[in-house]
Amino acid sequence: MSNLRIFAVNQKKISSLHYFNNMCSSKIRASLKRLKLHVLLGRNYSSLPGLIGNDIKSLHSIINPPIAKIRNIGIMAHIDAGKTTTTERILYYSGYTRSLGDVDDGDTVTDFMAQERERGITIQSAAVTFDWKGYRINLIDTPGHVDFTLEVERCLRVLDGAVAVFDASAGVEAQTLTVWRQADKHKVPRICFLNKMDKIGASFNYAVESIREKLKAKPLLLQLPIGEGKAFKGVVDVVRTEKLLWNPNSDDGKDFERKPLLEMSDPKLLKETTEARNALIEQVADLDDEFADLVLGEFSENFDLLPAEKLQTAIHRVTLAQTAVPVLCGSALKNKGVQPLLDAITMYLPSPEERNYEFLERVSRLLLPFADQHIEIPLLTAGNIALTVGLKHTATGDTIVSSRSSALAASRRAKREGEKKQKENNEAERLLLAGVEIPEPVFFCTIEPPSMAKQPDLDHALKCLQREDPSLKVKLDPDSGQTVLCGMGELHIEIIHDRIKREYGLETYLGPLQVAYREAILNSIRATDTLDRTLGDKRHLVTVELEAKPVETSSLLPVIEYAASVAGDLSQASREAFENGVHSACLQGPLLGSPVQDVAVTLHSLVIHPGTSTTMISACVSRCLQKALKKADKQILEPLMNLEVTVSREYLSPVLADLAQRRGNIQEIQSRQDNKVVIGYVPLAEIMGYSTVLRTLTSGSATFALELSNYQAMNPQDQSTLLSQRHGLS
Ligand SMILES: Nc1nc2c(ncn2[C@@H]2O[C@H](COP(=O)(O)OP(=O)(O)OP(=O)(O)O)[C@@H](O)[C@H]2O)c(=O)[nH]1
Repeated sequence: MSNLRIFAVNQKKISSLHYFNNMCSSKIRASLKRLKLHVLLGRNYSSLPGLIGNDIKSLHSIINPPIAKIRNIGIMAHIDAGKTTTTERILYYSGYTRSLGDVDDGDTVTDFMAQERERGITIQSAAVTFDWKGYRINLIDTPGHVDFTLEVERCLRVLDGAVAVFDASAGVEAQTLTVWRQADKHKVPRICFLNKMDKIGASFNYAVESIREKLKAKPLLLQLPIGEGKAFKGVVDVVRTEKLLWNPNSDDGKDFERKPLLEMSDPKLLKETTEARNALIEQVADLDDEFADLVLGEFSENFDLLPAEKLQTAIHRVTLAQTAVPVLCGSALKNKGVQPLLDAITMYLPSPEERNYEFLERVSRLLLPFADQHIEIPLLTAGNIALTVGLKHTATGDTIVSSRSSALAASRRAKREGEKKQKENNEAERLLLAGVEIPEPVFFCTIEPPSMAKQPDLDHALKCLQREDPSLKVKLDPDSGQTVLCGMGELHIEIIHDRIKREYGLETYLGPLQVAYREAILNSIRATDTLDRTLGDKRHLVTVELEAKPVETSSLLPVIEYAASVAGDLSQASREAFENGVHSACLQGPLLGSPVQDVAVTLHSLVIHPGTSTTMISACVSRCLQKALKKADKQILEPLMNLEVTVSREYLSPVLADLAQRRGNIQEIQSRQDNKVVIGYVPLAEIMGYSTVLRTLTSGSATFALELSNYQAMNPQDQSTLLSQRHGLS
């Protein structure tokens, strides 16, 4: 059972299956009716609830496809670009489901959490496995909402390729930029699918331009649309100079024909396509030397003679090298363009062996995922994605290896690789599947169980949820003793609250949602403190002298320095005790009890009486530093959000007027088709509940995206208003 790359341990997802069976059995049954798995459940495999043997073909063939025929891909995009709809079509055409799921009807396969179906959004990534023309595709549908960015990132790091879905009427939107950057970080080759070509205002050229300008990517136009908006009928395959037209009378899009473009019947389209093909060939030749040699040699006189397969192979190499991205288009909702997208996934995105992961891992129980269903399997070959259960000490972001020695060997190998490619420092990180970057939460609120007796159950639920979702932080308010939830946004906290109720059967109460402020000091302050305590017959005596000063790090981690006079004399244990004390003092600033950012602490003297425990040293340091922070001039820092609002022209003025009242700072107003896109900054505190306000202001026609930009100092007036509110003075 070696040679396994594990995607993520997602026990809740598996247990949510039981929840669904109990709570929404009718919905699930409807979904299962559509689920036609190409598997045969042998005696050793646990069976899928609701699936009957006759529905099921050979399991063996799906467990062990050749590695070159495997594609591990993710689908990523801005919220509402159509990932889930595209995924549903993919599952349908591949034969995985028997009818078309619809996000608007709440019966999709991959959005299987109750909250996903109710809200029509993706929250957790769902994995499904299916076959397409002899290829095994493991596909992950990831969330588009910015509150669930971490979920996207934890997927990207194990994927070999990704399909970025765009709304062709909007082009690149805020969240697309975020996930694109994450995919860059994890070096994931991509293809772009311009969806919603049927929508009024859809523009292929506009969307392609925005990919070029905003993502700074080189689009390779492998298709051209035939018609746009209501007139959208199909696509031209630029590589093969063929047109693909979907039968307007077919209600599921299975029926389409592929025909060569001919001078007689399609002179205009043929001319456009030939020009696009020549441009494509030149573009690929610029990026790939092998292809350039071929083109300049044999085919320099006439690109028309260049076989499509040669061009496809070169596009595959360029995609893998991430020097350009293939672009396709279609309309998932209107069932057009999805089959060629599947062809492109198998043709241009890499197999796991091309991605050079070299890790062997060992686990005891393996499950093959089919969204919220799973089958236990005896083994899996390299490059596949599977689930495992029962790992008690792992959390999202961990890399699992079979033994300590294999981990050490892998790390040595990664180091050697890193040294070989000195310029590519990130190489070692890539090989080690470096942990996901966990964003800092910006919101918090208290959470209470229905009774004190239920506190342990709540603690357990939060512990499990945190292992799955490290962007959720839980802490204890030292003053009130209440449990505090810290999350990425209003929706994030709402969903956690809902999951505690549904999955753990606990009705909890949330306090008001509050912004996570930070504090900073403005000048240097020196302080000294002595702690003298006798516990039992043991005397603990310590005196510390330290200095706190402002630095610009934009980090909550304090910079710790040692004056030359003490540096040599400190034992390792005393050093650690000092650092623990500093860290603990910085967690709670003197103004609001918020963490302190941008601070450096220098130790000037530490006199320790023999027998004093390290805990007492830390306590003394912490108290001394808190004294210094209290004496310093201070300010509150507030989270500043990047805001992008897309609004039709007629509602622009009220939106701008409203943003001005919210201390918004508008940077730019762009035109996007008939809409205006307002780009700027706004303090998070002013934008709580904004979706409701925006809906009212624009009759529901506007959309917006928010992302943390940085923490900035509040102006003195806003700061004193906030302090009065917090201290109950207003
Ligand atoms: N006109 C048109 N609408 C589409 C198309 N594809 C999806 N939609 C609609 O766009 C909305 C969002 O679709 P989803 O598939 O849920 O989008 P998503 O990207 O998965 O959204 P999240 O999971 O919330 O990130 C739904 O109302 C769909 O019916 C399309 O090709 N054309």
